[in-house]
Amino acid sequence: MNALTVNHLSFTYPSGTKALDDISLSVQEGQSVAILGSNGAGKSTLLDVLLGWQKSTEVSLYDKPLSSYGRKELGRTLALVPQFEQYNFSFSLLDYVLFGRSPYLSGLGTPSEEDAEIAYQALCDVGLESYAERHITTLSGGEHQLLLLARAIAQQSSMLLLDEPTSALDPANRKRVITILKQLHTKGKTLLFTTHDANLAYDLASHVAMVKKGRLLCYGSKEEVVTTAMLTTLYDTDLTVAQVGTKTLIY
Ligand SMILES: Nc1ncnc2c1ncn2[C@@H]1O[C@H](COP(=O)(O)OP(=O)(O)OP(=O)(O)O)[C@@H](O)[C@H]1O
Repeated sequence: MNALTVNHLSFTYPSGTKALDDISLSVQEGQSVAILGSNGAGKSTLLDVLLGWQKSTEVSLYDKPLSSYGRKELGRTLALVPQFEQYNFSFSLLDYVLFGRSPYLSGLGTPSEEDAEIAYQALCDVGLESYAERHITTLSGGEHQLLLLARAIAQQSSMLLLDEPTSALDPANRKRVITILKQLHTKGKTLLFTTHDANLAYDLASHVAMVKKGRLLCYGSKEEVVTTAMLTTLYDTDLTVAQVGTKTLIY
């Protein structure tokens, strides 16, 4: 089944910058797709459109127009892991992760014990459980990024959208997040993430979409599209795809 369909999508900011130019792609349920491109290529803008933050009629989720989704239904379908989020109030980490349960709350909107357990388990998954009662404003940049992932895990949506999911992380936490995302993918979750790191794209994705100056350069299985020639075109610099034992390395 199509989890996501983008059909001839273009987007221009009010300032006149054309950030997306005639993008078409479809993501099948259970795929892990990397949107790969250089700084300013349009990756974050594409995520914003997919979340409905920028208006578009050219996006469908599970064969239904994005614009026809209600708030809770969208929350159960899509979870976002931004690189950073501004806090207007201070909450404990556990309360913040509990916001991920909003699409499931009914009536008065009070989370159940089960919601609290799911949120706590998500904090355990990212290794922040000992900080559960700490205030979110006391976190480092990397811990902040892990917290946003925990909230998305608690949201239990069918699809995860992640903006540069390891950008603020040290090697150990980067490894932890890659393992978590691989496990979610193995369990059937559809993943779509942006990155400018070709090694991360190759490691985590089943499919790669290369975006250059707002246009889709190519889209296909990683084995098909991640080549020395395509990467060199994408980044306008010499890059090599090499096989080292069983590992594929890009440098
Ligand atoms: N709010 C905005 N108003 C006007 N132009 C914008 C806005 N946000 C982004 N842009 C421009 O749109 C283009 C795409 O930006 P976008 O943030 O989507 O790129 P990106 O691929 O996510 O880059 P990076 O890897 O550096 O985060 C860039 O030229 C950028 O300057």
